[in-house]
Amino acid sequence: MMRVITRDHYLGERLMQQVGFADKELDQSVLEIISQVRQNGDDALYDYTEKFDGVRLDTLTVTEKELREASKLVNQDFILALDHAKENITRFHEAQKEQSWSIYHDDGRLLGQQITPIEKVGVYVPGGKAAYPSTVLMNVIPARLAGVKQISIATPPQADGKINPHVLAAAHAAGVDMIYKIGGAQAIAALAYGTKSIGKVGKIVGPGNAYVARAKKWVFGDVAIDMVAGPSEICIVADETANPRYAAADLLSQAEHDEQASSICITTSESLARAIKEEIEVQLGKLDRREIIKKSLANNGRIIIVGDLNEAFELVNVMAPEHLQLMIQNPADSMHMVKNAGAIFLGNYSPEPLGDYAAGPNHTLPTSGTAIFSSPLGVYDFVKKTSIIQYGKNALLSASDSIITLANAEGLTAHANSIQIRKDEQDAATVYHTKNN
Ligand SMILES: NC(=O)c1ccc[n+]([C@@H]2O[C@H](COP(=O)([O-])OP(=O)(O)OC[C@H]3O[C@@H](n4cnc5c(N)ncnc54)[C@H](O)[C@@H]3O)[C@@H](O)[C@H]2O)c1
Ligand SMILES: N[C@H](CO)Cc1c[nH]c[nH+]1
Ligand SMILES: [Zn+2]
Repeated sequence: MMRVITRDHYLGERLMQQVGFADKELDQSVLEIISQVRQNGDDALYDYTEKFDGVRLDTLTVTEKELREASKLVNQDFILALDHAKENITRFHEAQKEQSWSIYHDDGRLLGQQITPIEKVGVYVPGGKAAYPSTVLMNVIPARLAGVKQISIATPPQADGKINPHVLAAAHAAGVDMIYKIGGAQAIAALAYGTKSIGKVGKIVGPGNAYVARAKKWVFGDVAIDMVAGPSEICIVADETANPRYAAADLLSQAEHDEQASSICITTSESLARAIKEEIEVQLGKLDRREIIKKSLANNGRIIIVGDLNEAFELVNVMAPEHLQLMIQNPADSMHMVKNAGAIFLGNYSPEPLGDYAAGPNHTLPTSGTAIFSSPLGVYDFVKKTSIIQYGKNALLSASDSIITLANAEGLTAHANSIQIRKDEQDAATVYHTKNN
C-alpha cells in the first residue's frame, strides 16, 4: 500500500501528475456550481446542500438557539483544551501585528504606510469528512487581532441539518458574527458574490477539500483569497536516527484527512524505509479512519529512498510540502536547505499534529506546491496597506524638474503640467518678491 520508490521514480510520477487531466473535471463541476449560485442564489444553495450534504435545510444560518444548545453538548475538557489552544494561537499571532508608520524628513516631506483591516471576511471551515473546531480558532483569531469588523463562517451541515457542536463552541469562543450552513464550492461562490441570505465578503480564507480550494482559485479577483489550502500534506525527511514508529504515526495522521491527502517520507536509510512500511501496516489496523487512510496512501503515500540529505532537500524543494518534519540528526543545522515548505517541524518530538492544534503557529498552510510562493495564514492576511505622501511647497519645488522630465519621457504631459503649474506659480511669486524688494 505504501510504495517504496527511488528519487527518479518520484520525479517521473510528479511530471505525469502535472500533465494529467484531473483538474479539468474538477474545474467543470466547480465552474457549474459557481455559475448556478450566481444565477439562482439561495435556491442553488439549498439544492446543492441537499445533493452533497444530504439534507434539505429550512434556513442557511445558525440561530442563537442552536448556538446555546451546542454549548451544552460539549464537555469541560474540550472547553479547557480550546482555551489552551486559543491562548497559544493568540500569543503567536499577536507577534505578527504590524503598525502604521510614517517618516518625517527635514525638508517637510511626510511618507508612510497606513494599515487598515479588511472590513468583511468569510472563513471556510471544512466539515465533509471531519469537523474542524481547530480551524475556526486558526482563522478567526488572526482576523480578530487584525481588527476585522465582520467575520462570517461557512461550514457544511451534518445530515441532521445541524453544525457540529464543537465547531459552534469554537466559533463562540473565537467570536464570530455569522455562521452559515453551507459547504463546498457553493459556499465559496456565495461568500464571493452574496445571495439573499449570505453576505458578500471582501476576502475568503480557510482550508477545504479540492472543490473548495479550486473554487477559491476561480473567484479570486472578484474577491481576495488567502491561498490554495487544499488536501493536507506531510513530508518527513528521515535518517537512520529517526524512530520508525513515530514516523509511521505522523504519516498516518495526515492520511486520515482525505483520500487526496499526501504522506511522503524521504529517507537515506533503506532499513528505516522497511521499518516504517511495516509500522504503517501495524498501526493502520487500529485506526478508525483506515478506509480513508488506505485510499490516501495508495494515491499519494510514498517512501522515497535517496543517496544523501542533499538529494532529500532537493526533492523537498520540488515538492514544497505543506508540512515538513525533519527527523534527522541535528535538524536545525539543515533548516537553511529548506526553501519551500509551509511549516517545518524539528526532531522526533515535534510531530505535525502539535502544529495542527496547539503550538500556536497557524495550521492553514499552502498546499499543492504553492509553498513555493505562499506563506502560512497570519494577521497580515487580514489587513491592507495604504501609502501616505505629503510634500510641502519647497520639497515639491526641488523635486519638480526630475518629475517633469520623467513625465515628458512617458509622453504624459498632463502629468508634467500638474507639477509645472505649481512650479510656475512659485517662480512668478519669486519674481514678484524680488521686484518689490
Ligand atoms: N491546508 C490546510 O491548511 C488544511 C487544514 C485543515 C483541513 N484541510 C483539508 O481540508 C479538507 C477537508 O475536506 P472535507 O471533505 O472533510 O470537507 P470540506 O468541507 O472541505 O468539503 C465538503 C464539501 O465538499 C463538497 N463536495 C464533496 N463532494 C463533491 C462533489 N463530488 N462535487 C462537488 N462538491 C463536492 C460538498 O459541498 C461538501 O459540503 C481535507 O482535504 C483536509 O486535508 C486542509
Ligand atoms: N493538518 C491540517 C492542515 O493540513 C489541520 C488539522 C486540523 N485538525 C487536524 N488537522
Ligand atoms: Zn491534520
